[in-house]
Amino acid sequence: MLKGFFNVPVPQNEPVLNYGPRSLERAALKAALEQARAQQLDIPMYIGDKEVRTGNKLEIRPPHDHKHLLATFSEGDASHVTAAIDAALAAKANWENLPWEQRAAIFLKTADLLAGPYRAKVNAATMLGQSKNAYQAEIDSACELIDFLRFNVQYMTEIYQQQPPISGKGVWNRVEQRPLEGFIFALTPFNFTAIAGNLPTSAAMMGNVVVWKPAYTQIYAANVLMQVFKEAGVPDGVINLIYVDGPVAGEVIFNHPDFAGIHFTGSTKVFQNIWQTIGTNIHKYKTYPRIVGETGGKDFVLAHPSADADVVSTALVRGAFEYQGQKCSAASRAYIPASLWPAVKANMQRDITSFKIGPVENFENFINAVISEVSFDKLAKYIDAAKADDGVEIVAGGNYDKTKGWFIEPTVLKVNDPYYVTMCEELFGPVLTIYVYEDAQFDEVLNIVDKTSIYALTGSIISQDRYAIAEATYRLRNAAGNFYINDKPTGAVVGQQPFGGARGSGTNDKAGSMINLLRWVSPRTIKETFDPPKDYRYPFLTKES
Ligand SMILES: NC(=O)c1ccc[n+]([C@@H]2O[C@H](COP(=O)([O-])OP(=O)(O)OC[C@H]3O[C@@H](n4cnc5c(N)ncnc54)[C@H](O)[C@@H]3O)[C@@H](O)[C@H]2O)c1
Ligand SMILES: N[C@@H](CCC=O)C(=O)O
Repeated sequence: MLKGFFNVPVPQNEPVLNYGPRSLERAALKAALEQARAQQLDIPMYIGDKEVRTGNKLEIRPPHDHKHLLATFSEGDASHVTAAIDAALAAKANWENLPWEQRAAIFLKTADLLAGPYRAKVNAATMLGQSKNAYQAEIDSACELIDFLRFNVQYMTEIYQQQPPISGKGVWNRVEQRPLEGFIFALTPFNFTAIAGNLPTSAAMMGNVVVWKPAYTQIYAANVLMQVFKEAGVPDGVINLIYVDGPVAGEVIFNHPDFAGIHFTGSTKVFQNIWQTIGTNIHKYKTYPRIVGETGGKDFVLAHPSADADVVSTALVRGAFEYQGQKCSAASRAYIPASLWPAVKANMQRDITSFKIGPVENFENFINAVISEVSFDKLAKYIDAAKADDGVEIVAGGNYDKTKGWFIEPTVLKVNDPYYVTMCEELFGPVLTIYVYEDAQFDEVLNIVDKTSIYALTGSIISQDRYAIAEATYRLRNAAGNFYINDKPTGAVVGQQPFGGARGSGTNDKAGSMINLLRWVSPRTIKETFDPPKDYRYPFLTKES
């Protein structure tokens, strides 16, 4: 065993490559896209040391080109969930006894593999499988995931270094950070490859073993991540990747006595069901499971009359429509003062009509497809209802077409009622709803912003008036876990803006921070006494002579 107190390399944010014409990264990415499209993968589950294939093959098709078959994957059943739990538990003792610096090395290597030889491959997989353009894939599956890995390694060491400040005379107090007793279930969403990678690795980094179930619509890139984990040296059984219907997986996982925690990102409804099931089954577990979940949002932009109209419209078009509004942080409701509205509206219409919409393989397209037909149909329904409503004006977009892919035009609705359904509910697509208020109503609008939705994930105030900024920052203190001043509400960077929301948006355990990693350990306090007493009697019991 190595002996020493080790420092890890100081983490830096991974630079975002720009993929400009004739750049090396663009050529590599184009080649990776072509290669991926040319082959039809048969993607297995990864359980212990086995690649598991079943007779139940489901198809993966690019959302922007649903006639093209990209790959198939093997869907598993309850027996595969049990096998994954068994494999995880079998790997547990060796993994948790491995010195922490060896675990750190594996995940630092994972980051370097993603930054180098796997960068084009994982970005291409995210572009094709999830319909993200090159830039959105780069900031997600490359940079954010690399940052999660490198910064988490740093936070892990800081957690281990935290020790009780005082040891009394003749005593040494110390705290050990044990992995949780049992296995962790990582349940990941479709929209970010970085999140799919972070949820299993952050728990594994702290010495835990994991059963990982991604959204079916993210499996294409999840498969690349698993290859990287293996090449980086994550031992068999430490992270087991299964493709099983959510409720089927839940039935096995949440009834298992060794279930020790869930690391979830996804919708609020699913998380609340899971929490309820865990509560019902609480007597079945050996330990109280950790429940960590980052969920939905109804993220706002509030413009003050002092705001610059160009800043407002740019924050809105980027914040609402990048990745087709399918970021939990996407601006989906905005409050604009009447005096600014004509300029903001004109700017937005100019920008939105200039957007190019189409497949990710064409790098000129700013907007690509939404993730699935289910999502397409749901969004189309909200848009149709808005068109039929006298209280709603279609300011931009409003069209959709599923002939080649699940394409929805970026759509801006202006509503008379600040509590109109699309101001309150998470649609998770390129639909932004705007309420225009009288300039004098700013104070009242602060209350409306605060109480309109059940969520509290992200939000922005845009203003050049410092008193208004101070007032909004205070009054909206519980309305967003990530609050922005003069910026769009998306694009949090690991190591800079720890991410997560409260209220209906989750447990706010801040992905990419020490706060999150602390949920995956159970501290043990150790007190060692060097010269223990050998007589029970206190000195004061001694008889005076
Ligand atoms: N707050 C955040 O950090 C954050 C980040 C990304 C996405 N999100 C949220 O995620 C949602 C979009 O992702 P999604 O559509 O993949 O979410 P989802 O809730 O549909 O799915 C998330 C995961 O849960 C699984 N699942 C679904 N139903 C299940 C059930 N009944 N039992 C067990 N597992 C089940 C899915 O298969 C998937 O793996 C949005 O609501 C978005 O706001 C939040
Ligand atoms: N962390 C990302 C959002 C992740 C959710 O989808 C952002 O800040 O935009």
